[in-house]
Amino acid sequence: MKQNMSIIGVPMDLGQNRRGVDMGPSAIRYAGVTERLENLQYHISDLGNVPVSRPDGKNEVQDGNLRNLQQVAESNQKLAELVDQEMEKGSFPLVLGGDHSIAIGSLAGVAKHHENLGVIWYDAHGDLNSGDTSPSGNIHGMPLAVSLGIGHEKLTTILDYTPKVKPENVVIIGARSLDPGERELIQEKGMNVYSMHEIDRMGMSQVMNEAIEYLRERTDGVHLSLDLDGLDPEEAPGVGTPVIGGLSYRESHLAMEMLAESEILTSAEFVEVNPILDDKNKTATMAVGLIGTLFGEKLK
Ligand SMILES: NC(=[NH2+])NCCC[C@H](N)C(=O)O
Ligand SMILES: [Mn+2]
Ligand SMILES: [Mn+2]
Repeated sequence: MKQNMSIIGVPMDLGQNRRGVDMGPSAIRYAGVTERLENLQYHISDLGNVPVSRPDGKNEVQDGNLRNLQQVAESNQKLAELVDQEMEKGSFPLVLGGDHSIAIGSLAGVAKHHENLGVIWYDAHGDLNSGDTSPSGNIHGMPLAVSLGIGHEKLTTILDYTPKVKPENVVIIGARSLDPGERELIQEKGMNVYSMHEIDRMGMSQVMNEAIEYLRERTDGVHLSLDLDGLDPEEAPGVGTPVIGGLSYRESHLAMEMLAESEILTSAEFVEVNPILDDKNKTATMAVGLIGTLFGEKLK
């Protein structure tokens, strides 16, 4: 029997300053995500998009250094409810962004179903800021902290429980741009970070082996949150906060193959695709390639 999968788009661009990332879900759909997955072991329902309000033109930093807090909180609430509902039905949620602030809602919905949820945060950034530490006031730099219970109440209490995730259950892969407050938090909580340094030294294969075995032993489900800016901007230019020296498509592809083989994933999201900044939908196409591999496409 085929497993059910629910595709949920979140056209969110209020968690940061560059317009266009709201078109990410369309770009990924245009690149053929559904067709790709239907050829595999899934029965796909595309649920369309979660409503996101339009920027009010002010885009100001309110409520303690948080841009568009109200709108970001509202959409994440709706996303969390939908993810929760789909998981309740036994369907695998695949969330398409949109900026990374949507991980707040994805994780709120998913973690309700796992006492000990593991998270793989595949990203150039830690997204571990709060209003107090953020250099930008952009909520897309905060979702992982929010999920650990750190940040504005309107975000940490979505679906009425907090925290969603334990710091020791998180593995960050690909980090190369961390703000001072984020580094402090990583130290304080002793979080698992495979920065580009470790990836260069150990190779992606060993990094993924370690990460998978670590999470398999201690968690009861794993969410993959993949920010396309984890990849190198030479290869994946369609992102709002590019950082040079990133992961290659090959390394990322290998990571997806190893995750597919491990069968530890219980939910996933692909975020930060900005077609306005992209080169002929290359980044969305890359996302679809990674998604295909993650869900079982094989060479032989
Ligand atoms: N999901 C992302 N692309 N996050 C980028 C965050 C950049 C920076 N650390 C900030 O807090 O503003
Ligand atoms: Mn990032
Ligand atoms: Mn991110």
